[in-house]
Amino acid sequence: MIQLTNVAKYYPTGFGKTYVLRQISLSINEGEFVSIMGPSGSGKSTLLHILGLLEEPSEGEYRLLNEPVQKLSEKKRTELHRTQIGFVFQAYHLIDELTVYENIETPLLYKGLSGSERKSRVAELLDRFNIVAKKDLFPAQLSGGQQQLVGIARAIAARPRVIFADEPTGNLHSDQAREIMELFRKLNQEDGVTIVQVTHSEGNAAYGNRVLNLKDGWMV
Ligand SMILES: Nc1ncnc2c1ncn2[C@@H]1O[C@H](COP(=O)(O)OP(=O)(O)OP(=O)(O)O)[C@@H](O)[C@H]1O
Repeated sequence: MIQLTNVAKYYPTGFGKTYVLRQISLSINEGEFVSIMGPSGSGKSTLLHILGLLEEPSEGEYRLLNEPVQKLSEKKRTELHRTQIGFVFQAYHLIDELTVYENIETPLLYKGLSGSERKSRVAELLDRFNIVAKKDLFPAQLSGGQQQLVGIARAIAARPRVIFADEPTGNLHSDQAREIMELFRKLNQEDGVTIVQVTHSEGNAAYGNRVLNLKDGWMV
């Protein structure tokens, strides 16, 4: 499903360049639940952003669902992003001015679903995540754990085949964190969604089937 070949990422600094990722080659099969671990600054988020089509590699090749990502038109890449990928951020990234209901509905609008389809899909997610009573509240009126549930509901609303999660429990208490990880396990095992998460927690990594370790931008 995911194949990186000799991927590097660098930023220009002064007269030279600073490498954040070097010679990353990896493949992830559909149905896996993979954790990316490593010290702070080792390049984990950068790698996840490349996988989630939020950043482009400086060198190397990325194939997602057999599509050569860098060679696709902007339109095709956006389409791939909207239909196949869900991204969960540590800091939730909900839209403050939209209610819980509207936040979850947003990707469905992009996907062009009809009003009635959107309504039933959002209702199903609110129900599944036990947040029906919160549907008309704004993100600022929710706890961190509830905001992350909304973030995940939004990420899976369009039924993506893969979810990328950047320290999804980083800001949560342990009970809330467990709830989120159990949810990921269910999505992976029952719905077959491929999951790639960045985590600092061995406990969170234990929910997955494989760990990729980064150090100073290298896979070790
Ligand atoms: N836009 C940028 N310009 C220059 N350097 C950058 C940029 N984005 C990231 N970096 C550098 O890339 C390195 C890796 O950052 P990244 O966020 O991927 O690390 P990380 O492993 O996710 O760290 P953490 O665990 O602290 O979140 C850092 O040294 C960071 O300063």
